[in-house]
Amino acid sequence: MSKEQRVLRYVQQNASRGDPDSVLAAVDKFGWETEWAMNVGDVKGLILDRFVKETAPQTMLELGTYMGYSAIRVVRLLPETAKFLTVEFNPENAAIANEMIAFAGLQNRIIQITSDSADVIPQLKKKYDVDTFDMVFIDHWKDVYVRDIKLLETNNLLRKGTVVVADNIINPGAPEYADYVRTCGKYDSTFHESNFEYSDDIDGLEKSVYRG
Ligand SMILES: Cn1cnc(CNC(=O)c2cc(-c3ccc(F)cc3)cc(O)c2O)c1
Ligand SMILES: [Mg+2]
Repeated sequence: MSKEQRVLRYVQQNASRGDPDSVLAAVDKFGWETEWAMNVGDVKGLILDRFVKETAPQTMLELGTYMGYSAIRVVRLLPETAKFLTVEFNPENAAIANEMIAFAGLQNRIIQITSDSADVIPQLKKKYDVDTFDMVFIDHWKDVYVRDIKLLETNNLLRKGTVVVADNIINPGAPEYADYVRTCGKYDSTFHESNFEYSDDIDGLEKSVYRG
């Protein structure tokens, strides 16, 4: 059984079906007490919550579903009318996420796409009926953060004020991305220091507002 399957089993045996907060609490408890996993987690998650509440996005994209933790974390704060798309490259992770999201009762609120983000981003307007995103959360492979934010720009998926949040700026690090958003002149970017998931190590989120 994979680690991700062990996390899903723990959630199914310890959380309440249809209760997103109990699902998040179970994943976090498992992450702290049993097995570390690369969810954004409860400490950085509180900062993400604040950004989501401040932005109140109607249309949002996540790159890097993993087990669905951050999708559940975000969508639990959005109105039923909001549109949330999440992209995961790894089909095993996507399958776990699908069950985790269903257990949380949010399967009708989240559109899961299992594909390489580089292939999906150019299709979002036509195939997924997207105009522009109000918010984006980037948490997939660190070495493609820059490729993908540039793809979002060139596919006209960002608008003046779009809030782009990126995980793991310190650990494992996304230095090329941090440098890009801070110096390219297209974003007002701020770093929010925090802790690495289920650890006392340092990490942080970058919040970059597109100038349009
Ligand atoms: C397979 N896969 C599905 N999603 C992804 C993209 N996410 C990451 O790679 C990722 C990695 C780490 C991390 C791992 C080992 C380590 F020693 C230090 C940091 C932390 C994170 O928060 C991440 O988001 C990969
Ligand atoms: Mg991460």
